[in-house]
Amino acid sequence: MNLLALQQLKERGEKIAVLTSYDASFAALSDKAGVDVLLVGDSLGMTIQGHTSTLPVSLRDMEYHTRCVAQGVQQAFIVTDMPFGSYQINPEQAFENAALLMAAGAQMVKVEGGNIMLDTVRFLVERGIPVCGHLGLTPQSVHQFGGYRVQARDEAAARQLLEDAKALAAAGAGMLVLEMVPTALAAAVSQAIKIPVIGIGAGKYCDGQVLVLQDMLGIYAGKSPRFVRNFMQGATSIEQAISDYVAAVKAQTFPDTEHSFE
Ligand SMILES: Nc1nc(=O)c2c([nH]1)NC[C@@H]1CN(c3ccc(C(=O)N[C@@H](CCC(=O)O)C(=O)O)cc3)CN21
Ligand SMILES: CC(C)C(=O)C(=O)O
Ligand SMILES: [Mg+2]
Repeated sequence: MNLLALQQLKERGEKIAVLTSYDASFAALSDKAGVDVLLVGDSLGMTIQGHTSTLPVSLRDMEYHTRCVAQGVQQAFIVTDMPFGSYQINPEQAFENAALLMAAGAQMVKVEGGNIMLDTVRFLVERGIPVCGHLGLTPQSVHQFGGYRVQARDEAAARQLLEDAKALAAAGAGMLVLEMVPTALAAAVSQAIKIPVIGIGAGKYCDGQVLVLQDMLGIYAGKSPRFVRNFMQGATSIEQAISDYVAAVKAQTFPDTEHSFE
């Protein structure tokens, strides 16, 4: 899998299945089950490390888990989150740290934020590092938001998010994650830009879906968000649960309205 092939999936209307991955064993299993993109998410601060936010995750942690995942993968495209504090100062800081993640095996890095990230996205992409944007509920800003809550509910915020999405795409972002936003807004964003839009709690009209692995296996120690479906229910193995997830994303039977907002 590569960036060009992912953009072609969008053009053909085939949905993109994404799962988080943090180690070689699960990466190999997800890869075998047909997951298109593996996200080494900073959610590992919650699923692996047991924190209540993603803020304590370090660049070293992300490098380590990226190296683990890269060992297990044959087909899937590997995207790694840039952790809190590793890219917000300036484009130079972001490039230096993104380069370490790419050397560890990432094929694209993800940064949270709209307007404020445009110079950084341009700087990285011009220098050969593919960048994925992330808008809506950006968990590194949880303390700014006052909790993990649905974003862009009013019209002004929705308009701003649409503008941010267009600006990120124009700045060279190759993919965009939309987290916890109303279904209609996510649909409008997916239509407005050519790059694949991957939703989580963003309704069924995105170009693809992402879930946290531990959530969809029903083994997360904390409280999983409402937009999650437990794919172990009705499955007899982890590999089957993951291939059921891929099939449900491709068939657009996941997510349905109970996993979406508005
Ligand atoms: N295990 C896990 N799953 C995730 O989806 C996830 C992470 N970790 N870590 C990084 C972010 C944080 N995310 C979260 C975390 C919690 C809620 C949550 O508790 N949502 C509640 C509503 C809370 C509220 O309204 O304030 C829900 O029931 O969906 C949502 C998204 C999504 N990401
Ligand atoms: C939930 C996804 C989009 C993420 O950013 C993560 O796993 O850290
Ligand atoms: Mg993340």
